Amino acid sequence: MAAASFLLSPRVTLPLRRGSRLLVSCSASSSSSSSDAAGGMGFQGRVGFLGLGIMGAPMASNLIKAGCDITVWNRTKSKCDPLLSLGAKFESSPARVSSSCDVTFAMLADPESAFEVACGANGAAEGMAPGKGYVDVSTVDDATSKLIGKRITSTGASFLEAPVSGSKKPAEDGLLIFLTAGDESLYKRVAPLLDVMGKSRFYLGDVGNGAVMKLVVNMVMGSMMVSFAEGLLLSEKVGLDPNTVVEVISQGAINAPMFSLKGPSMVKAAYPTAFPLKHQQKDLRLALALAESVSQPIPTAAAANELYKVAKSLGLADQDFSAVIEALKAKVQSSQH
Ligand SMILES: NC(=O)C1=CN([C@@H]2O[C@H](COP(=O)(O)OP(=O)(O)OC[C@H]3O[C@@H](n4cnc5c(N)ncnc54)[C@H](OP(=O)(O)O)[C@@H]3O)[C@@H](O)[C@H]2O)C=CC1
Ligand SMILES: O=CCCC(=O)O
Repeated sequence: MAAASFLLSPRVTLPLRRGSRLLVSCSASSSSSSSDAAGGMGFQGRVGFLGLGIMGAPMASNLIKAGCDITVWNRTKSKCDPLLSLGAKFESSPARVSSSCDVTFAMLADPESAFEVACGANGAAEGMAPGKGYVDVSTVDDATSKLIGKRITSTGASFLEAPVSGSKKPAEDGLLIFLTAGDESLYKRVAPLLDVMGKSRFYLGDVGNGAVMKLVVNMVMGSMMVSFAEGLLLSEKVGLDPNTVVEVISQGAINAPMFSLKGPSMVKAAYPTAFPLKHQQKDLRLALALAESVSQPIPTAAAANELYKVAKSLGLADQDFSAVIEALKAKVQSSQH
């Protein structure tokens, strides 16, 4: 493939795999999650939110606090209660949410649940119609996103994929990064809502480009975490204080917020869940399939994926993904016996 050509700001174009084009535009928002009232926010209409887990709940909460008219649904109904006490309305199925709202967001666990909630029985597609929009912010593969998009647009509604970079705290603080692709007019229409929930947004062109961007980012993150865990354990083995290793890393060229944030608790073998380990393993699995589809070797990510699988088998699926360090500890123990 020819080298990518970049046209600098405000829009960047470059060749994309499989002959399609990737259109990138980035806007940094000066958003705050709490300052804008609905009227000043620039979005008129009712907003649905499906999926109120670690990420969905604070995202929906920020929309309510910004003055939006929000209707929520979650498979486990009790998770709606905190949002209802903030003023959200409740509907009993995704279809009822989407039929009562102008734009519906979905933040689901994985490709299977994202598809089911959008396209299954009583799914959001059943309530869609021309003039409405569906914004899927879950992390899924491009094929699933395209299937969901096809079903939604078959009703005459518009579809935008918008997976997010950033975890529990950025979701609470309205500082997510949106990786959007799909219907550009829907992107523009929901931009004020994205700006309540996030600090920046990228528009990447065709449906699928947001999904694959997210998988590339999380592939890198998953491997970085494994490498960091190896460093912490090695430092301990050779008699160094791992807390000092965290401090040294934080001052150098390989500093990443993730290391400073998670390092101290990893040293104490504590893994309070921000990004569940099962989701990181899902993202590596999807990244591996993506790489295979274009014959791109990603051996480091493949090795990292194996460790996350071991961690899952140790019962750590719902812990933070930093608990992958426990899989390395288990390897040491098994090699000593
Ligand atoms: N946590 C993080 O740091 C980040 C996560 N992501 C991605 O965002 C998505 C959500 O993550 P997160 O909030 O952490 O995950 P959670 O596991 O906390 O929440 C998952 C949500 O999906 C719902 N769900 C799961 N299976 C089904 C199903 N079969 N049918 C209907 N609903 C279902 C859950 O409902 P119920 O409550 O009933 O279980 C819950 O609302 C994932 O794709 C993840 O990869 C992206 C960026 C950061
Ligand atoms: O998908 C999860 C991303 C977590 C993060 O960006 O910190």
